Amino acid sequence: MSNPGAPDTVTESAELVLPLLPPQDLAAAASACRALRAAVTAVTARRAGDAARGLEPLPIPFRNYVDSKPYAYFLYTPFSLTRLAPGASAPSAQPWGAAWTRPPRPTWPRPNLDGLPSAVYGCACAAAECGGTQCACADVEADAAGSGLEAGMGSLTECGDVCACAPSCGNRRTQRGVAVRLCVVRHLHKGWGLHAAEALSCGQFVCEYAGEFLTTEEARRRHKVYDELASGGKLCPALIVIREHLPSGKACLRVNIDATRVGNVARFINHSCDGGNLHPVLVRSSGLLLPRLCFFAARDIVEGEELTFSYGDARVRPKGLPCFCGSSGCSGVLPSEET
Ligand SMILES: C[S@@+](CC[C@H](N)C(=O)[O-])C[C@H]1O[C@@H](n2cnc3c(N)ncnc32)[C@H](O)[C@@H]1O
Repeated sequence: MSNPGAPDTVTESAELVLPLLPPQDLAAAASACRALRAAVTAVTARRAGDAARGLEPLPIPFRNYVDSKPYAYFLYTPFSLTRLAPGASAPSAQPWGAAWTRPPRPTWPRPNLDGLPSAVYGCACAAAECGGTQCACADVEADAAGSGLEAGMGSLTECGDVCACAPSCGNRRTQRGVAVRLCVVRHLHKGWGLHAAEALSCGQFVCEYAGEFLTTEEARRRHKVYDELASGGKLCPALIVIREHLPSGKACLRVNIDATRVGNVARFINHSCDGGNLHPVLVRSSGLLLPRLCFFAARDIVEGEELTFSYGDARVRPKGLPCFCGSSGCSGVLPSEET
């Protein structure tokens, strides 16, 4: 007996469930019946259309002219996540590719500010004056991200959650998400890479490197696991270690951000031995203990150009991966971190 309502029920249920599935499960669902295959094709196309799944101000599409991979699968967070509450586990799924529109704001929790010493104050200036000489959040010693574009890590101070000013304040230029047009392009030897989809001016904010903030112990543990998987070609790790140095040269702060499983589009930025065209800047904001790693254009960048930075000095390890940055000074080996 025919059931005229059945196909719609399948399609409606598929719309709810399929966006939660990772690619392998999505492929399995596609082989179940024709209605599901059509629904999977639609979810795949929507995923390929926006790596940021609507969580950034502009969509960031995948472009692949090299093989048949339509997109890279990971969980998206527009800003870094600190350790979850005891007993809580990291999210294992996030809807991606649904036809229904998502809520306009990110649903991830902001980093937890509990336990901050009460002496950590923000500013109380009128929004228009933020960042000026009277603003408690302005750090006259720090590099201005647009002008301090010498090699190495810059620093910048912004207003934060404990300030009186509104999110639209002029001293929060890295806190409004990815507002420039970008796309994620597949390369023959480097996997995916982040590209400018419009011309960018020197000093323009591009994106934050968002992921999970890790303890050094956890970063070392994951590094070992990722090295094994990466040397077998099974994973492109995106765990970054940032060290801030005292004038003496001694490292004084180590920040570990892992964007491998949960991250934002910065996880697609490839290495270039010539330093690349992005300037990494550590951004501190009032009320946040950990600095955020943000990228600014280190020079004018033309539409279509790949965005790169230097992962560090090439310290060759037995399992060092080959570098395909193509720069004239390429060392031939991807820098790898001895953690
Ligand atoms: C942070 S991810 C960058 C995005 C990555 N290409 C992807 O497909 O997800 C770092 C990984 O990208 C690859 N990669 C980055 N820069 C590269 C380069 N210059 N040459 C070869 N592979 C590179 C390596 O596999 C590295 O472990």
